[in-house]
Amino acid sequence: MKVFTTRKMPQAGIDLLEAEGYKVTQWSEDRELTQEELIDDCKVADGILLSGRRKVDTAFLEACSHLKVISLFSVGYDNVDVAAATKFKIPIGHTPDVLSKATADTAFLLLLATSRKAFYHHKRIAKGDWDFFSPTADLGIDIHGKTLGVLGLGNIGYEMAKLCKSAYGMNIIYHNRSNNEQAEKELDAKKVSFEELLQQSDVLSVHANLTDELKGIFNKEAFAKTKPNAIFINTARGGIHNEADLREALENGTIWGAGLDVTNPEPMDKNNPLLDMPNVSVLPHIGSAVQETRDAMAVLAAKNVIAAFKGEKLVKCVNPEVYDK
Ligand SMILES: NC(=O)c1ccc[n+]([C@@H]2O[C@H](COP(=O)([O-])OP(=O)(O)OC[C@H]3O[C@@H](n4cnc5c(N)ncnc54)[C@H](O)[C@@H]3O)[C@@H](O)[C@H]2O)c1
Ligand SMILES: O=C(O)[C@H](O)CO
Repeated sequence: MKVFTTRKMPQAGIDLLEAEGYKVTQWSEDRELTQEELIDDCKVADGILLSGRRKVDTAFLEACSHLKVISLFSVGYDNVDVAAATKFKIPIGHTPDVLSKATADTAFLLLLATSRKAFYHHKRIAKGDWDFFSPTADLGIDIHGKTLGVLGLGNIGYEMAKLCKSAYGMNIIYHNRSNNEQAEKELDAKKVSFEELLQQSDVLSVHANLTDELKGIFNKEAFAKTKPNAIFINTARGGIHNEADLREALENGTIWGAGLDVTNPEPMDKNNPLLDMPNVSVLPHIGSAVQETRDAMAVLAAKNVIAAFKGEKLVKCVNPEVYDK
């Protein structure tokens, strides 16, 4: 069996595949492959480990309908046409749970960094702009005891809420498709409408998966309803906020700050005006980027491939309906 990986993967996952006797070929260039290159390389593989934003759409599936598995090196699957993959009877694997804590840490990091303008101060020092100590200049916002509003209280949203509750005594409100009973019981989290989330949150943190329904939901209209001192954090997908509207809201003071690990498009242009705003912190989509987590993701992604090759159900499957008779 042959496995193709679309980026260089952590060795822990490769070792597992090779121990099964599979031949692994990794994309060796230090850039993301194009859609055409993806199709070419997948034509000669039996299964793939897919990392990044290349699309699994009908064109790809038609060209590579022989694949036994598409194993994503991510929990998010918004680049995949899941219904089409099911029609082609190809199971899609992904990597939930193992990255929840690391990604929530990134959201929390962005929250603290933004509330204290940490990235801005770092840049000031690098420019030689450090005038001892000012009692009034460049003050941040205290987040202790404030209200965290989570859009999408799933695995990562829960970990973020837990951090904010335990470390900062924050009140938790959330907007989700379904009730999160664990969060309600353990963190005293309260489910609210999207409107109430906007109006009541001091910190808005996005942890929902990107769907058509949520595309650009944080727009001009939404930011007009937020508290002027609110901080917006997005570690989910850049498509969930409208960047121009976010920038305008920050300039007009209808929102105070923003911390982004995801942007639209990615990568963000180096001349993007958001990068010059003191109350904005941007990271290059590094939510899960710690060695231990990336190893665990690689192992889970490899286990999904192994299960498919052995004719078993994937360990973590996006489209379990593929197994329906
Ligand atoms: N920045 C990063 O590197 C990074 C890392 C991991 C995950 N992510 C993103 O985070 C997302 C969440 O991951 P997770 O593991 O917590 O997933 P999850 O499925 O456990 O949680 C997502 C939650 O969003 C909710 N949701 C979906 N649509 C909604 C809607 N319209 N309204 C309200 N709630 C809605 C779901 O009900 C679910 O509870 C992923 O899909 C991915 O896009 C980013
Ligand atoms: O969804 C995820 O796991 C990350 O965003 C990487 O794509």
